[in-house]
Amino acid sequence: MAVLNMLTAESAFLVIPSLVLLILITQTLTSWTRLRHIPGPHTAKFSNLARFLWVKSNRAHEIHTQLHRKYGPVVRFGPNMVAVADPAEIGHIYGFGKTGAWRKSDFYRALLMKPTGKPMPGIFATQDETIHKALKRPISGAYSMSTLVSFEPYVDATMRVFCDQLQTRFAETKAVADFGMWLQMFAFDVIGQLTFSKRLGFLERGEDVDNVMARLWGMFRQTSLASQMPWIDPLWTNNPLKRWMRSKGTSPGAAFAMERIAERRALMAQSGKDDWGVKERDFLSRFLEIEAKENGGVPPYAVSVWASSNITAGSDTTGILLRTIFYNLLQHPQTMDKLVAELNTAAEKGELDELASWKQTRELPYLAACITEAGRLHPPFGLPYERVVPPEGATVSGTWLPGGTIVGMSAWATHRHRPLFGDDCDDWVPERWLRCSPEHRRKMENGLLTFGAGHRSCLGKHVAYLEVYKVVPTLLRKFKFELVRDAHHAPTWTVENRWFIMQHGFFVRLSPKLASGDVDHTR
Ligand code: HEM
Repeated sequence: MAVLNMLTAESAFLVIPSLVLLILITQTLTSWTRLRHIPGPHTAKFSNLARFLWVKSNRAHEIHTQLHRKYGPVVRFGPNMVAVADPAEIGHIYGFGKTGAWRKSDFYRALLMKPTGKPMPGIFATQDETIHKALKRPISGAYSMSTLVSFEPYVDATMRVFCDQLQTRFAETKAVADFGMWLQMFAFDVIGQLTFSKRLGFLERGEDVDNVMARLWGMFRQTSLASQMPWIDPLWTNNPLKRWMRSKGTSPGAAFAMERIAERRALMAQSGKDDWGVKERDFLSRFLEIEAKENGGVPPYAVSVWASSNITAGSDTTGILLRTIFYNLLQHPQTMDKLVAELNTAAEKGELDELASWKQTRELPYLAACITEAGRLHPPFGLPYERVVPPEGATVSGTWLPGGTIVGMSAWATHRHRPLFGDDCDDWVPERWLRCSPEHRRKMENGLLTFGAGHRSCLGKHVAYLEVYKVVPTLLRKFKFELVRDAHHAPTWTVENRWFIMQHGFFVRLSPKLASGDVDHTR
């Protein structure tokens, strides 16, 4: 009997691991076979480790582009993940109409906001279309261009502080500015001002107050990795210990948002519902108004996620776009000359104020070409926007994808599609938007994924454009910039792709220019 018991224990010891191994092998083979008709690197066919390591290298955008150039527009990036870089498929995958929309993949689970420790379904990352609709519908109007023009005084106030700081700290002292950092600080402060009528205070202090920016970036450095292997998220970035630690100290960005909301609610309770405590209606006053109007129709956490998502989705992204514009203008002085000439002509005609207005700058063709080209050449989001193929399956770029396959397009790789954007698509050429026929221009515009596409595309695109179309001309009219290179005349910045393609180390010297309206004969 004892021998029989030993045999049973021994065989269980062998049988259980063998069964687990058999299940794993069967699963791997089944998932490999499902998509075996799709080309791609061998390592990617059996495990998501390859794409995890691409992200870890900080160069995933370049690796993705090389893979598309090697294997074609449809490439297998993982056992169940297929990347597409064919601009003609944007409407199909991201569904311009409501019915065509494919839902977001588990990639986004890792990106859920955790303003109080626990993951919360926000507009950006929720995979649940019902929650998405409930959160987005009431606030869409607040982000429309017609509404946003009333936000212009908030942008002006932040631009004034920005210009004063650049003037006194750098233009007058000739000190070298970490301009990349200052542009990011501007983007954060302007969002604070638009959302809460209160800047986060970076520009005045000239530093990353409470490490808000650094901590947000630290979060993206981790979650971008977890997004490539969503099963590790509950074990790594979102385990009970991490949740508990987060609940003890909310991230400073979220803490800033929560404090402003609490302050405003207290003020309203004191002085009656209609007094928002601010001169113009900022985003927070509109959010609170909507919450009251919906009368329980929106989730109780709605105001928190609306306000925090302005900061998390709208600050780093705009900072990255601004850096790309200035950096490329400085690297290609003939494009800088053209843009400055366009601005000078407008100023000579009295059509450009010292603080440029949206109305004055939105029709300037070379400025628009530079901004669009920056979003094409260096889109702030650097990983494929993942979606799930519906159960009936779909043919994408001539390739059959069974239902449940994860499919995603990388903006970086798609924007380098040579047949659409030309053989010079790796280069900074703002003229490409001006020298082509209107039909080709429209095709190129439809091939852009800078702000995503379809019903989950960027809600804050007009906010970003309002800032960019105002601050670029204002700074270029006020200062002359000189790129500071290292001893080997190398470009100064490095990039790190962790969902956002962040640039580090963009240094300039600034000097004051002539007064507004004067012609700059020195260029
Ligand atoms: C240059 C600046 C910006 C860029 C390049 C950008 C890009 C994007 C992209 C690519 C998406 C879709 C991502 C996906 O499909 O996974 C997105 C969504 C979103 N963005 Fe932006 N964004 C910018 C600025 C802003 C600003 C300023 C705000 C808010 C004030 C904002 C708020 C949002 C929100 C709420 C969503 C989610 C929309 C939805 O799912 O319905 N973004 N953005």
